[in-house]
Amino acid sequence: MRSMRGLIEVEGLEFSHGRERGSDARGGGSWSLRVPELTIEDGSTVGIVGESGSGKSTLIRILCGLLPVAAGSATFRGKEIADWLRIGGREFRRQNQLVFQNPSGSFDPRMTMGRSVAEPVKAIERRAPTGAEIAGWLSEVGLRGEILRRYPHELSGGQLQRVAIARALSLRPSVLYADEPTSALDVSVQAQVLNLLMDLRENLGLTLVMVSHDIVVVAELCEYLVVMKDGGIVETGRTDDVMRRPRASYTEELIAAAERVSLR
Ligand SMILES: Nc1ncnc2c1ncn2[C@@H]1O[C@H](COP(=O)(O)OP(=O)(O)OP(=O)(O)O)[C@@H](O)[C@H]1O
Repeated sequence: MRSMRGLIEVEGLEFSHGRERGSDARGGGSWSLRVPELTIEDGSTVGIVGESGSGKSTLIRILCGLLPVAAGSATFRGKEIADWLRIGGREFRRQNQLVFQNPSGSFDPRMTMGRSVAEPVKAIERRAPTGAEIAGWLSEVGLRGEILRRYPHELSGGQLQRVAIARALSLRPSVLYADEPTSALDVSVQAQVLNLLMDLRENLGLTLVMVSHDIVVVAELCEYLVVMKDGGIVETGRTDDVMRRPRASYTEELIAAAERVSLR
């Protein structure tokens, strides 16, 4: 995954979830992430996999600028993310968009879908998008314009996740981070949403970074894999190499566990 022109480059990155949340539901005590080196190339598809609590979400939140870099370096287009956020924060946010696991939590229940979809362009580009623009974004994700007048509770989980994707892509980002984008959806619509993401990625030339606990799913979709455990990276590489010749025994365990589930 090394190249001379990584879109995103991480070196000696450290971050801790401190004790600020005390004895909360996530277990209190401190937890740290350490990433000695990681490069994500422009236009690539990268799957970040590992068991629950391995640090996948924490890593992508740092790369999106939602959590600070405590030590080391994390750059986007050659510039430290912290510097982007100081000067050029809006442009950084435009270029780096995130879709979350649970689509129903991503929308204000009192806002129509039309208002929700218009929000990022209003906030980042400081203009109101036209109705035709909004309808165009929805049609990219396979939804009809009539959905604009509806409220979140009137849509299915799959439809809501499509709207969340349309909203993220309305800013024409360079990178789309998808954090377990289908795990809250019915099995019947999971494949549709994953296929949609891959089609959009190809059509729009996006860099797609997808987090999942299921190595087999991301291996099917992504060219590169990053395997995480206990706040560290145990293995990275081209998907074919990692799946055929895993170097870490933990990766072998993840593959075996995912295969067991898919055989059921
Ligand atoms: N805001 C927080 N405050 C304190 N600890 C946190 C916070 N967010 C996450 N953690 C802890 O950090 C560790 C890594 O969590 P993270 O969500 O990054 O893992 P993950 O691999 O994405 O897991 P999951 O698949 O369950 O989301 C876990 O031990 C978690 O409990």
